[in-house]
Amino acid sequence: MEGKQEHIALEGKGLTLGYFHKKTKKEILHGLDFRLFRGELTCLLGPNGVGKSTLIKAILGQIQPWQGSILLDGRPIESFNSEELAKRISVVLTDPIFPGNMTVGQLVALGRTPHTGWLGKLNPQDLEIVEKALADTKSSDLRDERLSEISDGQRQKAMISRALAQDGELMILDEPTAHLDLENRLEIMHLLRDIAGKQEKSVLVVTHDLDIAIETADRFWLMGRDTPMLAGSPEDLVLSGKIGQLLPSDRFHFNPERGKVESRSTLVADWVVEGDATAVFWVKKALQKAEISKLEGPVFVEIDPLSLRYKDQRFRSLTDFLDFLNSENLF
Ligand SMILES: Nc1ncnc2c1ncn2[C@@H]1O[C@H](COP(=O)(O)OP(=O)(O)OP(=O)(O)O)[C@@H](O)[C@H]1O
Repeated sequence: MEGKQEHIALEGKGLTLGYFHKKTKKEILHGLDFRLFRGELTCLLGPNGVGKSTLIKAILGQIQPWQGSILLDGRPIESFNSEELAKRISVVLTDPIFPGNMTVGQLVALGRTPHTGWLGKLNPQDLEIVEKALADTKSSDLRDERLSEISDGQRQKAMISRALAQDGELMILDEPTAHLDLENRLEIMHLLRDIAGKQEKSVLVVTHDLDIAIETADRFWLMGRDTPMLAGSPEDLVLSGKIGQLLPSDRFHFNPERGKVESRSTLVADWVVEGDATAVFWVKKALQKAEISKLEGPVFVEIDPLSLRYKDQRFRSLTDFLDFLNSENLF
């Protein structure tokens, strides 16, 4: 594990963070330690209001730690000037403010500013980087569209392209996929993972998308209320049961076999479902959701095409089956 030390891009030691609110101190995070490694996609997860954005603000120097320190490449982050930080850290925050009449292409080109200066012209290499950043998020066709005339998801992809064009060795993204559809969420997270791995960058993403984070992240940081932040690979955190920290209530739990969050059913089921394993799972789910606790015999299920057999009757869909049970008034 000694080699890991050289791969630390950003480190937090004993951080206490908070705000001054109506002349009183409001402490949000206490004694927090973290290490962000090069070549990895790290996802920061935790319940609303736990302090994820507060940590991001501290890393970006927008709030000062009350205690502790943040080190970038082993140096206190406050010893870097703003130009140096702009070259090193690319950021996508939740509420970007840019003039609506700016085009997507102009916004992404702004990502090159730390490398060219405010008046600097983009050279052919910069233009190539801008084009690649647009292409990577599949936004090339939006190049000439105005920011005020595109959808929230398209604007979000434009912001991500801008961060890609900035090409910082550290990328920090606060809920970058919040407005994106399922395919774009997966595409963007896989893209960030590729960038981290292939370009040896450190990518930190704040997200509530547990499924996609499990698919893509090398490391999780789990923030819980009143518990120290946990770090580890998603798989280790699942196997140790620590992932459950994200779901402190009794109503939901993380099913390690299926890799998904599920409702915890209190139903005492008195039924037997037999057949194809996937189909059995979905039949049981439908029976649970419909709160059917008792059946008068086994259900046999086949898949492709779907066919359910119950009490000498055949059904071609779960909807038909549940309608039948309803009509029998068995529950
Ligand atoms: N400027 C501020 N002044 C005072 N309190 C603040 C300020 N910004 C955030 N807070 C408080 O700090 C706590 C943590 O907020 P933060 O935005 O860091 O949470 P979060 O984990 O990012 O939540 P979410 O998942 O909802 O985005 C909350 O209780 C919030 O009310």
